[in-house]
Amino acid sequence: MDIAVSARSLTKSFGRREVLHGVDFEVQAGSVFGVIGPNGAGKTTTMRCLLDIIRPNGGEVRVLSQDPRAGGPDLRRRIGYLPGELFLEGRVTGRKLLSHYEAVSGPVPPGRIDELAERLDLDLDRHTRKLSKGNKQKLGLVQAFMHQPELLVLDEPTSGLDPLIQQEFHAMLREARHNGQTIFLSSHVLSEIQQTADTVAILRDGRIIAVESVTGLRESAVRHLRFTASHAAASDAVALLTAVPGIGNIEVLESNGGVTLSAVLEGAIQPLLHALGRLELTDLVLEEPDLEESVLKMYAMPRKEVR
Ligand SMILES: Nc1ncnc2c1ncn2[C@@H]1O[C@H](COP(=O)(O)OP(=O)(O)OP(=O)(O)O)[C@@H](O)[C@H]1O
Repeated sequence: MDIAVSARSLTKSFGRREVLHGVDFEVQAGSVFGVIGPNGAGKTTTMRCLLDIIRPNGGEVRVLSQDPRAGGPDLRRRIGYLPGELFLEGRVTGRKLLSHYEAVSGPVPPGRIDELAERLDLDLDRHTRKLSKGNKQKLGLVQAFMHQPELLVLDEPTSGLDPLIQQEFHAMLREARHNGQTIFLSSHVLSEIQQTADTVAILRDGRIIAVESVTGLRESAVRHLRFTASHAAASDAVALLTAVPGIGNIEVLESNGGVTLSAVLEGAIQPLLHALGRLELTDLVLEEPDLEESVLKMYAMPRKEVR
């Protein structure tokens, strides 16, 4: 499959302070690639390097097979960019501003702007200066999506949007992916990346510390479980469970004829099911994997422990 965006050994300093220390990643064309990381990790800086808004100090960046420094306006037209912070000054309406952007970003299919504005519940005839944070964000999204670019680069796209509009935005992402567009987005919120992305990259202190498919992350994530078995001694049930790879935090919640245990599982579920098959279960709860917990753990780990 083609690579739509890549960075190799990307470094960026502001003054004497290096904030990207050799960032590496590849984004498959037609996929949704989500970058998550704590404040100040370097997400916005990475995106700005991809768009040639700022120049890297070292490394190599490729966007739609071109060096963004050399791509110029032609490359820019193939990209839709939602910056983290939109500066909307002046006495223009949203509609007027978008027609100005259209001149820069290239042709927009007839009716497309109104359709997007309607979906996001945005009034295009208000002065941009008077728009609330969420409405400014909607205008930024219309601007990024309107010309149906090959690549969407979206910095914290749902920031300031209410839950209903977030859902509509997720639908827009799915449609874009379905149309073969590539999406590179950043978020603080894992659940959002979990819902929308194929691949997640975790950026911490100016380095990518893990790149995983969302499916892979789910498989290796922590799951909480609880079960009740009849006619079993607590010690036998605990011994069975202890032998399962990746099991921890075993707690006996009740032991009275039968036994109720809780535990966490970090790893494959098949060995667990195999062990539980030897008990007479009357209840079993295996919760959705907690990806947030796994990612927070990666943020906190010493660097060499992260895969
Ligand atoms: N123009 C600049 N001049 C100096 N330092 C900068 C500049 N832009 C970013 N930085 C610094 O670079 C580091 C990375 O910032 P960046 O905005 O890329 O992080 P981020 O991951 O997008 O954070 P957030 O989630 O808070 O938006 C931060 O320490 C920030 O202070």
